[in-house]
Amino acid sequence: MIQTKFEEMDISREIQKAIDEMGFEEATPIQAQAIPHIFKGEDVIGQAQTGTGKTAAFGIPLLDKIDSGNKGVQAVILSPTRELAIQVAEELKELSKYKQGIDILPIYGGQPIERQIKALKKGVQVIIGTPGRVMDHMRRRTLKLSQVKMVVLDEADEMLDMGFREDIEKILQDIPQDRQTLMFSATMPKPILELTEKYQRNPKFIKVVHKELTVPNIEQYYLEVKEKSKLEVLSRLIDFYNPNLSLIFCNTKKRVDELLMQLQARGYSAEGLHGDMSQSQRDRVMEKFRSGSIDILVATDVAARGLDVSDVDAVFNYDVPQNEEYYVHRIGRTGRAGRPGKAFSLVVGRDIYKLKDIQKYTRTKIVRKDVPSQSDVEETRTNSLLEKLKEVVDEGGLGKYTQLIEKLIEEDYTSMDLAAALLKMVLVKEQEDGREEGFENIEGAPEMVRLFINIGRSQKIRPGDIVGAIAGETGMPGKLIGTIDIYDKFTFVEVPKEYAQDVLSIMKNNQIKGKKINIEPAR
Ligand SMILES: Nc1ncnc2c1ncn2[C@@H]1O[C@H](COP(=O)(O)OP(=O)(O)OP(=O)(O)O)[C@@H](O)[C@H]1O
Ligand SMILES: [Mg+2]
Repeated sequence: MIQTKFEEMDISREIQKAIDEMGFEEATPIQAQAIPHIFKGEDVIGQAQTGTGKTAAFGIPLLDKIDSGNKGVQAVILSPTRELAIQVAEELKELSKYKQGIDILPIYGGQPIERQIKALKKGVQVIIGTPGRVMDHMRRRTLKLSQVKMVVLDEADEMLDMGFREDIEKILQDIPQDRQTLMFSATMPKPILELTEKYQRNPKFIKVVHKELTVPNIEQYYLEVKEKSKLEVLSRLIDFYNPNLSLIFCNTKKRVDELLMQLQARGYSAEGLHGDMSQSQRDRVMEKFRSGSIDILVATDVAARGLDVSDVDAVFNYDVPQNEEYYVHRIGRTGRAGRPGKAFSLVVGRDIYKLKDIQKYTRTKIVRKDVPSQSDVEETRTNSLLEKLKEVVDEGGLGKYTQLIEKLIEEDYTSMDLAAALLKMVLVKEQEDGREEGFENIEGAPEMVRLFINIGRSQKIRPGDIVGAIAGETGMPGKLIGTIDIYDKFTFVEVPKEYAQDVLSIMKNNQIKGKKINIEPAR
């Protein structure tokens, strides 16, 4: 592919300097193709894969077209979510940092409107807003659109999907006709074209053509699971692949809250993000995620579009998304700007058909994957511990500890044995801290408990085996209390709390018969 330099475009020195500082060496294909048209004043529909720099594709020429001598609003960028509005504003501020006199303001719901009104009064040329809040300012006449010469609909298709159509049309109608209208997204479904016809003039449809709609550097996998083993499978995947940052998508707010609690209970450093949270909570969570002070963000589709956090190297679809576009955008939170990434979708029963539709739509193959076994997970844990150990040695500053070791060497221990013993202590502790087995409460069934235990397939306990309580001293089978379910090396059974300890010890010792409990093999 021909690489295009930013220097070959009509970009001002000030913005070029910022581009260099941001480390953008060459323009991405969408930037190379869209920027010249935007400079010429043409309307553009830009479709390019996730994470390929669409923001700068409209941002660079937009900023260079602002008249810094005029303090009126000259450009309006509409964004489907608050987080995205903030992010785009940040990127534009970065790009314009050497250009004097350009003021950029995000305006979104959830933030005190007075603060925004004050900032608008001082004069800003570029606003990035969610449609609802922009409408609100229009109604209050705190936002004047009479000098606007550029409008950008970022994630245009999503804003229509969210039911912002009326708002968007109203905003577009209120902006002077003599303007440039730009629409960007990784997906451009049909309904967008209507909007285009109505509000754009001879738009250039720039589609960075690729065989597939998703980014090729994202490895895409699916795992067939049972609903009740999802949490376990997810934990295993996280432990095994050990991503820097992960984003986990659920289909509803309630699912986000539930999963978040379960992950936190298992010791993961996770936070949630969805539309029922207050804006300050949302801001705090995003801040923690961006800075890496939490590893996992569990979110609804509110986080699916546009968000750019560079260290996200895995995306999990805890639930398969309802539509194909969402799949594209969700997994697009990883593998950005050419980085590698992995995407995993947990598929239950008929979800597999949805997955087939997604593959057809994106023209990609999602590869089936087995759940990593417990020993795989242990191996990666051990490896990462050894890596950590080397780091600690390289960092130095061990004087205090070497003195302790020296004392022991005087007592005739070898340093090799001492190191091995320490490692054993740490590893065994890690395993004990691990999530191999235990009890879990079952929502809506307070008297029951879910037992999960790590016994291999080689064991005598098999799926469908019946767990029964033996009646009294007779040894006669009594009531049925549970059925064994096996997922990979994990065995699950839901039993009344009173029997839990006994069932656990029978299963652990691989006994088929016990005092009060028996486990009958499946026939
Ligand atoms: N020319 C470039 N060279 C290197 N990195 C770039 C370049 N342009 C943009 N980037 C970086 O690539 C990342 C993704 O850019 P951006 O968020 O604009 O993607 P996008 O195409 O809008 O994706 P999405 O569809 O998910 O919204 C950002 O971190 C951005 O700073
Ligand atoms: Mg974007």
